[in-house]
Amino acid sequence: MHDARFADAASAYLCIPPQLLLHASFVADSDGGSLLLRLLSPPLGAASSSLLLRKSASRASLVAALCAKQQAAAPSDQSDAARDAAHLLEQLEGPCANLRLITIEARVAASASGAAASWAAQLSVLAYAHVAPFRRLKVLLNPIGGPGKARVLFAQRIRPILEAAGCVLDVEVTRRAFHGTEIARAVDIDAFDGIVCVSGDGMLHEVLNGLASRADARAALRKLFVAPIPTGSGNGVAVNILGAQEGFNLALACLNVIKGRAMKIDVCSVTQPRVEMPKRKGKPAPNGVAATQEAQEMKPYTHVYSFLSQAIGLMADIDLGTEHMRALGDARFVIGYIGGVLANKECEVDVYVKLGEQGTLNRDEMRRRMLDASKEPAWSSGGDADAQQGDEAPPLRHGAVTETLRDAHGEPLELSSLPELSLHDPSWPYSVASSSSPPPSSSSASSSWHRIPASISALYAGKLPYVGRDLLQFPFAAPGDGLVDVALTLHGGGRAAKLRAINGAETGNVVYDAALAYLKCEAYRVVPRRKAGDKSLKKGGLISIDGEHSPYVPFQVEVASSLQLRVLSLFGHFVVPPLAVPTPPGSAAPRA
Ligand SMILES: Nc1ncnc2c1ncn2[C@@H]1O[C@H](COP(=O)(O)OP(=O)(O)OP(=O)(O)O)[C@@H](O)[C@H]1O
Repeated sequence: MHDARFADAASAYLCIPPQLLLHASFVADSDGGSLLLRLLSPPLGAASSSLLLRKSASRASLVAALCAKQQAAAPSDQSDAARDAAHLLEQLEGPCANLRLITIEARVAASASGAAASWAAQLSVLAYAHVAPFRRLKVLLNPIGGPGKARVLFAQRIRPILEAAGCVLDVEVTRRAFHGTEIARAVDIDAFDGIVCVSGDGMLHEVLNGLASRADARAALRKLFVAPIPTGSGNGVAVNILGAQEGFNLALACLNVIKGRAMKIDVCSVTQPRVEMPKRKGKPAPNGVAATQEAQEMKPYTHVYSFLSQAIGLMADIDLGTEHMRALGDARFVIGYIGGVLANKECEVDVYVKLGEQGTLNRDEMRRRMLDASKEPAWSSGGDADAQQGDEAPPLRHGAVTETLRDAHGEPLELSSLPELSLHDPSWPYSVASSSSPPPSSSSASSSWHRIPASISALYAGKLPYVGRDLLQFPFAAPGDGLVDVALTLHGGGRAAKLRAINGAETGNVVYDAALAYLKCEAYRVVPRRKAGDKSLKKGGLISIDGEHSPYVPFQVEVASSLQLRVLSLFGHFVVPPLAVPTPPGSAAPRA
């Protein structure tokens, strides 16, 4: 190092959070020994940080300063684990952003070798305080995801970090669409700790479907974690786990693979009538995941699992109608949105919803639940309740889309005579939908199915807050609340409202837009009024399930009971900024 401030190597030291240390060892020999440290470090010598290599201050004073900062930042009602996680996030988004792999090697004299050995051992314990080291990883690499750079990024940036931490890697480059599903369906669940996807979201969707369609689905999802390393276009999962700022950061994604703890995310079941779909260029028929899974059983419907999003109308057109722009990375979604706004088409569908006991349209209630949840990290505990429930996937609770809807007593329901769901939100009565009457006081909304009365431009539903770096569409989405968040872009808002919505896209304030209805529900069904191939539909009709093309036919979604995906997280929650409630239209001061 050439910086004069660090010329005195004997008195210099590096102060970093122990989570950034990947490996510490001391190997003794006849005249002392060798100390080896491998770690992720911010650029050495950056003046702004108290964490960096310093030679003047005492180590004790630095550590004390960090602790004081941590306590000052944390809300008082958070647990210690939540405070630690918040502090780590603060460091990773601040002084410890821009991590790179460094190795420190030192010769230690014989007289100091005992101390060096015990120091290395202590460091190892600190570095892996909450997780076991040397994870065994099945790595799936999609060579064509996003800008198509996954191979080179893996070789130059990803593999070196995972190997520096002593992870045991079994790497497989996917050779075709749905190869990820095949691999996950066949993987030996005792041979690995988790599956790492060097890809975008599409590969994660395939892996989920591979695991969930095994005979031992629950056991596979319980035993194996799944973790993204973002090399696709949208990389929505990585953005939710690492935050919008650092969501595409490969070093941080690797750290999450090495040190993250499992967090359970609800999985949605999506059923559609079985139809023949034309093969698209370079890709098997859409819904190929389900096709392979269900073919032998010859059910009249296909069944796929979704953990990210389902979309029809404007949002599906953006996602799937811009695939030819894949090389532009996530910029393609913005271009697609502008095109959709200009077209300003109604999405001609009928939507039916079952809120369920916990479902709600009240945004204040959703905010309160989020704040409550943030007090404790949502890492999954060892004694999982779903271990008691057998290994196979659970049956559908609400039946398939090809079946008749039923009420709480099992009686069949006629779609055309279902009651309308009032879209009125008492905590935010500034929506176009508020013209619908408030719900009756003794509402049966929770226990039965209802029809959405409004005409819409898009239905977008999801389990994760961010659907891309620039769009925090579901700021109230929670990993394990048993509910799926549904955003309905009301057609009555017109082009102006859709353009206005871009303003609130990154902050999540889009959910307060007057032309958006937002709800949390247990299940919903969508029935397109136009047939696939209709000339008025973009590309003959697009439905996106986790960003993958699905047939343009009805679909029904329910949050699967007791089937959850374990995704790694360093923080125990999605990294979502606190949502400030905007000033209601026509009032002077912001709401508390
Ligand atoms: N070798 C391959 N040849 C063709 N297609 C492949 C191959 N490997 C994987 N795929 C397909 O590529 C699709 C897209 O992959 P991925 O999600 O990694 O990238 P992306 O779509 O650009 O990113 P995102 O989903 O985050 O927007 C996957 O759904 C998978 O079916």
